[in-house]
Amino acid sequence: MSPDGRFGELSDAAAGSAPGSTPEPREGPLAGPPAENAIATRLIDGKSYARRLTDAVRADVTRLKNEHGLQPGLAVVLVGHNPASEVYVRSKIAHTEAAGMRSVSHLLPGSTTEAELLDLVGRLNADPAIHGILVQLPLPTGIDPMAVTDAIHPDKDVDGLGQVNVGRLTLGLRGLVPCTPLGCLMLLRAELGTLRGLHAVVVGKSNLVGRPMAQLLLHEDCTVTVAHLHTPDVGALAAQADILVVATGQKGLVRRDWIKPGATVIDVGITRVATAEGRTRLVGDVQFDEALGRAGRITPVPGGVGPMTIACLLRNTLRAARLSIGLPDDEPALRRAD
Ligand SMILES: Nc1nc2c(c(=O)[nH]1)N[C@@H](CN(C=O)c1ccc(C(=O)N[C@@H](CCC(=O)O)C(=O)O)cc1)CN2
Repeated sequence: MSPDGRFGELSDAAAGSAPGSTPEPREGPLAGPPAENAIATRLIDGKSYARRLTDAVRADVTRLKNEHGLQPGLAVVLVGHNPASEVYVRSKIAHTEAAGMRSVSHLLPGSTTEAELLDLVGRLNADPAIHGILVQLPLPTGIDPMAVTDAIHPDKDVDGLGQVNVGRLTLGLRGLVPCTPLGCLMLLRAELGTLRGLHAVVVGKSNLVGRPMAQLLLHEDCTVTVAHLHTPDVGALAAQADILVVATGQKGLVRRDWIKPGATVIDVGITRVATAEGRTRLVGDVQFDEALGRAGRITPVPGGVGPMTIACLLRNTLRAARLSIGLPDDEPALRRAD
């Protein structure tokens, strides 16, 4: 990973561009009917960015093993049987192993109590072979997700959801940053270069995506508006955005007139819907067809933000392992809020 520049390695590894520079236009899929629409919408290929980031992590893991005899270890904890969570956890385990890291999984029954889960987290905190701990969300009702995420030692909190890492992010200090918003930021920086002065509208205020996303964009010197369920006329606000990040889980919420012509749209939503042929497919929070020819750039669903979430998890785990033996942090601090 490159030691220079804020999130330098994100642009370097994921996009092949210098930190802060505006990347040259690259070959990439352009979409949108050309006739009455002036804008040829560029699809942001999250899969390809994620592959490059994962390759960089794998190379660093090999170096860490060869030079320091350390293999990063990630523990993934899943409670109960949520089909979507099972897919994500399987994918995390496979990617962790493919990156040369040690993967330990704890698949617990839905009857697991909060006390039992906290006990497991305590044991993983004390295990020196484990550098990252992740408890898959959502948790079954009856278990307080905040109590659990906050029980993870801040240095192993590769999801960045505990109080310490949330505080660090807010203050612009080095810490572990939640994977999905970190992945979104990497895509934005790689695609747009500097984000300074742009108006970003984040729709959704979850701890997992909306809030940390807003903090990251503030550190990039964006003007940030956060909209949510109770915001009147979200569409009119969204239509002012140079960058529109949507993380609501409401499929197809964003219509064409919510998008400022030429804006960059990051669609974090993933909903599985039934097709007329009796199969299922994934859709996002944006009416994708309506965004084509209107947005300047957009992340597709699938193949946009999702793959970056897992690539960032690997990257956070590698960082946590390096820090555990006192190696220098190659990620600079976020800019301190003034
Ligand atoms: N502890 C956490 N829980 C959850 C997180 C998280 O970051 N930490 N995020 C989401 C789910 N998630 C990871 O856990 C996740 C979601 C989507 C993808 C992904 O690669 N999606 C693909 C499609 C995959 C498919 O076919 O179903 C895509 O969008 O292209 C990865 C991870 C909630 N819980």
